[in-house]
Amino acid sequence: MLEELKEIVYKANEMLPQYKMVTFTWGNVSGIDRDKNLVVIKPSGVPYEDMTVDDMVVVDMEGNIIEGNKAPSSDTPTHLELYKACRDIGGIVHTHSRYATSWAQACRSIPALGTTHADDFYGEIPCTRAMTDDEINSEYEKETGKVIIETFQKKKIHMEDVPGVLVYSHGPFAWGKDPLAAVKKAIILEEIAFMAENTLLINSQVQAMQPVLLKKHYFRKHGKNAYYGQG
Ligand SMILES: O=C(CO)[C@@H](O)[C@H](O)COP(=O)(O)O
Repeated sequence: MLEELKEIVYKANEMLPQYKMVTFTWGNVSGIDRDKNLVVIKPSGVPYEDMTVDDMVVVDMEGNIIEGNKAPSSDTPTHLELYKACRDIGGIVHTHSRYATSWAQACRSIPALGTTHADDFYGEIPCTRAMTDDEINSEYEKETGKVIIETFQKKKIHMEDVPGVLVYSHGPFAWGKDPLAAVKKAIILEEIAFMAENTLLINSQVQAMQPVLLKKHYFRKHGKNAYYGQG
């Protein structure tokens, strides 16, 4: 079972350079086995072209290495906090993709401006607050996860409905029911970031889309009454 998850996590990581979502070794994908309470994640700082499935690292929910002979991604503690916060999450992606990272650096949430956004994210994609010096100087990556969770709680957004976030001064995290679904959300988030930037360049006065249209598009693809596609 874990061997299968390692293959999936490896393939999901390899999709990042294929879709031009990462430069050098930036970014990471993980997946969780909820029965075993173990997470599979890519190793830290290993070029994607050199990485093999055997390089995947298995950690427990405290970040202890259970299997693997490489150090896990430096962002592992952030992934673990998100898995603990939302049981629906089965895969997580972090990138430094250009457009989403630009919004994160600008400290701007991405407003829902059209149906491309509404099909996958039910409302704005939030940007987190600046982290305190203490947070940065203690368990930085774990605190990053806590700040993400705080952002969703304060804004009363469900992580299931908005599967992505912009970490201020850092970059995007996205998630899904499994690692491949999470990669898809990360790619969509990057497209949305690109389109939103252009939209606001064309018309800086544009408002968020009508709530009724946001709802229509999101719920035709999500929830028990979803009807999009072949049923
Ligand atoms: O921002 C950072 C490191 O400063 C990370 O997000 C890297 O982009 C990916 O690191 P590894 O997953 O290879 O440790």
